[in-house]
Amino acid sequence: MRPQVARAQKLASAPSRCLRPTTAPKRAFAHTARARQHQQVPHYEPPSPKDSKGNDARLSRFSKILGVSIGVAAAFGYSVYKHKKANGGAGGAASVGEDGFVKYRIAGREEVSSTCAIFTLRPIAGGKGVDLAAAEGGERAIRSVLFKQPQLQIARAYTLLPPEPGQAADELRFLIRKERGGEVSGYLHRLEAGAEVEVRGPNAEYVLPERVGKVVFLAGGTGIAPALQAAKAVAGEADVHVLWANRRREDCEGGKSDTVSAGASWSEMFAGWWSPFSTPGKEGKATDAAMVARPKGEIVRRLEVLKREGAGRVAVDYFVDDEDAFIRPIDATTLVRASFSPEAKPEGKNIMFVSGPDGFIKLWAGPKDWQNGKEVQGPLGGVLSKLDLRDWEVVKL
Ligand SMILES: Cc1cc2nc3c(=O)[nH]c(=O)nc-3n(C[C@H](O)[C@H](O)[C@H](O)COP(=O)(O)OP(=O)(O)OC[C@H]3O[C@@H](n4cnc5c(N)ncnc54)[C@H](O)[C@@H]3O)c2cc1C
Repeated sequence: MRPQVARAQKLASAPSRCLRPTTAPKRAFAHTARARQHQQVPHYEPPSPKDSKGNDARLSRFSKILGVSIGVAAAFGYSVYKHKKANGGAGGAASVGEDGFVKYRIAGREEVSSTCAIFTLRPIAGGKGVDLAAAEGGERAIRSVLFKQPQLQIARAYTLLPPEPGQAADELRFLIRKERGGEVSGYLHRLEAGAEVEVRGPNAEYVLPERVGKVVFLAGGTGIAPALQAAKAVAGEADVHVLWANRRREDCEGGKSDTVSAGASWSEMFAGWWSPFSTPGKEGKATDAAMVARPKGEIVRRLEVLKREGAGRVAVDYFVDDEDAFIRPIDATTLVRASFSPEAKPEGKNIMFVSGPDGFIKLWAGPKDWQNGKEVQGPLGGVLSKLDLRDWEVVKL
């Protein structure tokens, strides 16, 4: 999911067509008005002609225009009334723009690391939020929404974090990384609590099938957000194994791996995998004990809640480049074939998700494709295409 320029341009170009501001006509109008002011042409009113019935033609034309104007105003008033009603009253009408973007307020911002924060959004007072149930697949869908950058009129997708216990139904939460030089992520990180933002959606990135056997998530950075959604959706009904790679420990503070020791690098566990985040040659791996002693980061805490909800069927392993524990040479087939819970449904679908920055996805599963202005999965490439994944479906998010 990480922004590469090609992706950024494509994402920007699609929505920008419908979001382009209407500055040009205003400028044209200003020009004409100014020109008129400087015109010193005397104004001449001809005598008013009569129609065939002897009426003042200008008057009858005026009454026709008046009638049409009243009709148009009434129709407009009715459509505004209908729009307001559909959006839950006066506040609702103001919350949804013509381009379908809905106004929210940043109700909270929780720093997860020096580059990542969890944003909590609430619809503006009296307004209605986006209809989450409208996404195809409902609760089984991995959902994202578009955030608008109003000055540049561009939009970017961000994945919803699954709701926490006690979270209001119309509240939305996101894990957003501030990309260096990133237009939309930079804009969002500059906003203060209480500021207005506009979002549109939801979009279903993937709908989990009814019967899921096992799920393996290769998540890089903020690619953990769809993993959280998927793990929540199938908690207790399928085996879920999340492999989460980060550049720095600060993004997954306090996270202790379930199956990979912090002291062991990936290379000791597997052969054939490599992380695009890798910074080879760095020394100084933290020990498991030291890891547990550290306070837990917010995403780590949420993963642990999911592990409890998953009743022993959710496992998480953490990989930090700076600790030389990056994903590199491994035997992926071991992970794919191994079953860590006896309840795994043999008849259920086995899915391997690869989610994260574009480079991460490309490396593991090959790049996504663009067809008719839409991003599609594209053929399986990268490391996974060389492995025997048997009947596993690979999904790029
Ligand atoms: C379905 C989906 C879900 C996503 N979910 C999340 C999520 O939950 N959380 C999250 O943080 N992200 C998520 N993303 C990524 C997100 O949509 C954005 O791509 C990301 O935030 C970067 O957008 P930006 O506008 O900030 O950066 P952009 O302005 O697009 O820039 C991206 C990068 O390219 C560089 N760049 C830009 N222009 C140039 C140039 N001319 N030359 C060289 N370099 C350049 C910038 O410096 C920056 O590092 C998701 C993406 C998708 C497709």
